Amino acid sequence: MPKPHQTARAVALQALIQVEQGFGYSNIVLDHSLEDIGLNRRDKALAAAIFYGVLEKRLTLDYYIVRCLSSPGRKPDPMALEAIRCGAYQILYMDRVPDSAAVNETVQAVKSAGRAQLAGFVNGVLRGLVRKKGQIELPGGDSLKALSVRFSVPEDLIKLWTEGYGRRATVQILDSLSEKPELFIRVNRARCTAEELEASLKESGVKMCSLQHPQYAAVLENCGAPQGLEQFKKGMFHVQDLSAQLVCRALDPRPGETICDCCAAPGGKAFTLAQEVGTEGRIYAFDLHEKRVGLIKEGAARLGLDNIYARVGDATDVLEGVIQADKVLCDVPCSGFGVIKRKPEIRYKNLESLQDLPKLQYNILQNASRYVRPGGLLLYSTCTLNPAENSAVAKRFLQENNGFEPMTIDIGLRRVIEEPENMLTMMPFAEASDGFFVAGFRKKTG
Ligand SMILES: C[S@@+](CC[C@H](N)C(=O)[O-])C[C@H]1O[C@@H](n2cnc3c(N)ncnc32)[C@H](O)[C@@H]1O
Repeated sequence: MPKPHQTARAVALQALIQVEQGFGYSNIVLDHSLEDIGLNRRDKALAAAIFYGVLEKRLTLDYYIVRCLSSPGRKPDPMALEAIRCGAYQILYMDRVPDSAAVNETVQAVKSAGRAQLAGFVNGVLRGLVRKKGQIELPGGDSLKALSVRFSVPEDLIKLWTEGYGRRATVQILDSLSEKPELFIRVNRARCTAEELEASLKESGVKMCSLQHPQYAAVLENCGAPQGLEQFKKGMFHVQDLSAQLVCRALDPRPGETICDCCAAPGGKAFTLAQEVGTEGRIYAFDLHEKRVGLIKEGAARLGLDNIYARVGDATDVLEGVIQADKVLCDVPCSGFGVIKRKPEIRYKNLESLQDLPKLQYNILQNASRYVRPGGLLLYSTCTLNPAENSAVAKRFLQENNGFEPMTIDIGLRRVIEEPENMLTMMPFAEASDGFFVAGFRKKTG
């Protein structure tokens, strides 16, 4: 059923409330909120800009907002606070939106959410911000507090990065978070050449720029949602970040190989690996959740990859059907601090809630290691920047499994932090795109 007509601000506000309430990742919540909504392209773009802007700048906005409250110690109603953040983002960061429109339209959005009783309060705070904005200065210097307010990243996370990667790299990570992420794709060479895809996309008004490295990687420009493109529907490419494509390179997939991808959904890496091993090879792609295994099957069918065997399986337990694989990939569930550019709300995760992850990650790695044939490779990867989930898990694996030796990771990237040769942290500020970590191990033959 079509949803009732709403304004861009009302859509952004409601989507933000849903993210606050834990309904799902920002990109999924926003996509869903914009479906069948009757907004034109410009209003959809405005809703997305406010939505992502507020998520990215939440702590900075709150610093301004607190200075405009008559009782700064009293936390506003959650809906009022979220609405004020939306209005404040427009007032402080969107030059093309007049302040009056930012205030009035935000107040209307609160009313259309059925919370008219909050309208006066929201109006008063935003008008106060319009008056005071030139007088409020963000804290300078590089104390934890100052960095946290300026970059809108919780102090705990900045501390974790500083202890793990040093001060310089931390500031570089913080700086990179506000960059607009590029849309990377991987050409499905089973369906077309890069030149054919480029020409076809050009006819649809989309520019494709192929990368030198890795092969078949490219960036799309002026494309909107790629899933709507005819070339996507025909399986000529899949969307995959550059760093994720480099993780696949680290596994050095060869034609005819058998690879076990034990945490595989939604399937991006399995698709790339399947294209590399070709029709003589096979990919066993497991995931814990049936619905997510469905995503792998759907993607493989669209791309015409019938060498992918997608199954439900718990990577801490028996993985049915796999005997001895040439290579095993453990792309484990993680805190996701490497993909904050794409999912800005990840930065606000409570670190305590992540404490059990290294144990799960280690269990997956340890269990999956028994599916590697002698001489075969085991690759551990995460999309996070957290030494406890990365280097600590990889070091423990080598200490406790003397049947494996370190395998050097060399995928043509400059190393930006000091680490053992079998580990590589891809930093979002260096040549890579998202922050990823990989560690390689070879099963001894003797
Ligand atoms: C980082 S994602 C994998 C991304 C995937 N490799 C790709 O490139 O598209 C981690 C996946 O692990 C799955 N997962 C979590 N616990 C698992 C377990 N015990 N066994 C297998 N899969 C698990 C999650 O459902 C999630 O889909």
